[in-house]
Amino acid sequence: MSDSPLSSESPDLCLASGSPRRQALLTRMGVRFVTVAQDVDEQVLADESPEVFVIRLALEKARAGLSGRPTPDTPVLGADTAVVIDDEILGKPQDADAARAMLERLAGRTHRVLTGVALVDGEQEATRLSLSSVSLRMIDPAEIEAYWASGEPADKAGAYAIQGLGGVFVEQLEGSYSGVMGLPLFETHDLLGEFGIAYQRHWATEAR
Ligand SMILES: Cc1cn([C@H]2C[C@H](O)[C@@H](COP(=O)(O)OP(=O)(O)OP(=O)(O)O)O2)c(=O)[nH]c1=O
Repeated sequence: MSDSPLSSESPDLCLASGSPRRQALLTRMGVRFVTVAQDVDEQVLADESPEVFVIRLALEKARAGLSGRPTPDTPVLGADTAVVIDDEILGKPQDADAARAMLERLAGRTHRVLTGVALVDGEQEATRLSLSSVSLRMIDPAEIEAYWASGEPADKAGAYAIQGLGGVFVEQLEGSYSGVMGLPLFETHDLLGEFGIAYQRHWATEAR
């Protein structure tokens, strides 16, 4: 378990995620949180739709974080992001060849990005789904090589990051920028509201 920059007082929730993007987005909301470890198998099940897959994984990550929370009543947030093209789920690339293949496939086309978010507290469980459409421009092979060499694609679903260098490939986005980045702010706010987590009370005392 590690502390967020805002967690000198008791946290609003635990974030069951090792993703620095999710930590940054939750920090941006002004939520006070601690991170807890989770190690969930990210295999897609037979005949599982992308919608069901991201919600299932978000829930499994959140549930896996329950044992690491600082107090028995701290809620745990989990999320999962998938890039979907031709009804196929693209996860994080295993190596340069996989990243190259993903980017060649995504370039010049429109794909979907789904992020599932789940909040659990040991009794109550709730989920939200964020759906976006992203169109990437054509990307030439030299650009793909240079992009892989930057190190950015390695830990990103679909082998690109809209918030990073990969932003230069994004011609159009319909949906949620934060959802594509890994934690949709609108849906996360909504979930926190359902659990009565009044995190916005911190806004007045935060340096911005
Ligand atoms: C499409 C896209 C994905 N991503 C990232 C978000 C997620 O971190 C990652 C998808 O992998 P996930 O399996 O959703 O998450 P993770 O393994 O990084 O983190 P954790 O399970 O510990 O919460 O891809 C971007 O950062 N930018 C993008 O534009």
